[in-house]
Amino acid sequence: KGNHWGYGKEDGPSIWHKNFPTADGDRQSPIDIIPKEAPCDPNLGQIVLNYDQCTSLNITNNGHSVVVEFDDTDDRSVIQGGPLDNPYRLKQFHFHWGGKGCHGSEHTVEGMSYASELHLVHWNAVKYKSFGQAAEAPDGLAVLGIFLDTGDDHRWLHMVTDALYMVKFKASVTDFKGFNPKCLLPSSLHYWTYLGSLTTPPLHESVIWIVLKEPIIVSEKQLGKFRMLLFSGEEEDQRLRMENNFRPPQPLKGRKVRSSN
Ligand SMILES: COc1ccc(C[C@H]2SC(=S)NC2=O)c(OC)c1
Ligand SMILES: [Zn+2]
Repeated sequence: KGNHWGYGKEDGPSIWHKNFPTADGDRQSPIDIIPKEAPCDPNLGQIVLNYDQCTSLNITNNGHSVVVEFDDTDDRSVIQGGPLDNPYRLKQFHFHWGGKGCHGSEHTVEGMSYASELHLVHWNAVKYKSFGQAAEAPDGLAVLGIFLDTGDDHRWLHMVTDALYMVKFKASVTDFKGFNPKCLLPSSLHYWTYLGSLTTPPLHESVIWIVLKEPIIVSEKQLGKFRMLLFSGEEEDQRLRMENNFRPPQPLKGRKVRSSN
């Protein structure tokens, strides 16, 4: 039906523009980040993450990714500083990843992609009354992007991967309380920032992107657990493995990417 979309040949990123014309807009994401064309802006302060009072609620397979949702009814967990004029409330985080051994990040760095990319999605509750309203405003969302590279086991990611068997099928959800995503941050908060969009339909051009330069390291075994998820629901007869759920880089169209120090 009209708003159906996916990552396959028939319904993937190259087709999205048919039902979602914003796909051909002037501030689409992800992009290829070229560090030497992203000058350091001394006016860019550091980003500040206050996640210690965060309240994770559940983990769900929405048929496109696996999402951990947070209680965003107050300002208990926010991102602020850097390019942001207000604090933005943490709403959810999710991942994008590739197939066996191949790459899966959405942003690339000089054409190089990582194995996966974590998105921590925040919304501007100072200016907008709801997440939905913020998601349609040019300064409504702030997404913190973190690259995942492969190497040793990540000491805390198992908290997430151990829950994935519970949400194998599309539309499955299970409790996921007491998880603080600060354990998924790299040691450095140095970042690139630019104005972009949601990377899936409806592709709203409402995201202030903050992409961390330093990846976190996770093991191939941990990444493999994401690939046991399915795009399909329990009642469907085809079992489509959830992998390669990433949109490729989009045209920069004259946008400037800035770098923190
Ligand atoms: C308001 O409707 C939506 C729809 C989809 C997503 C998730 C997309 S956007 C992104 S960045 N990565 C993703 O996979 C939203 O997240 C903010 C919001
Ligand atoms: Zn995403």
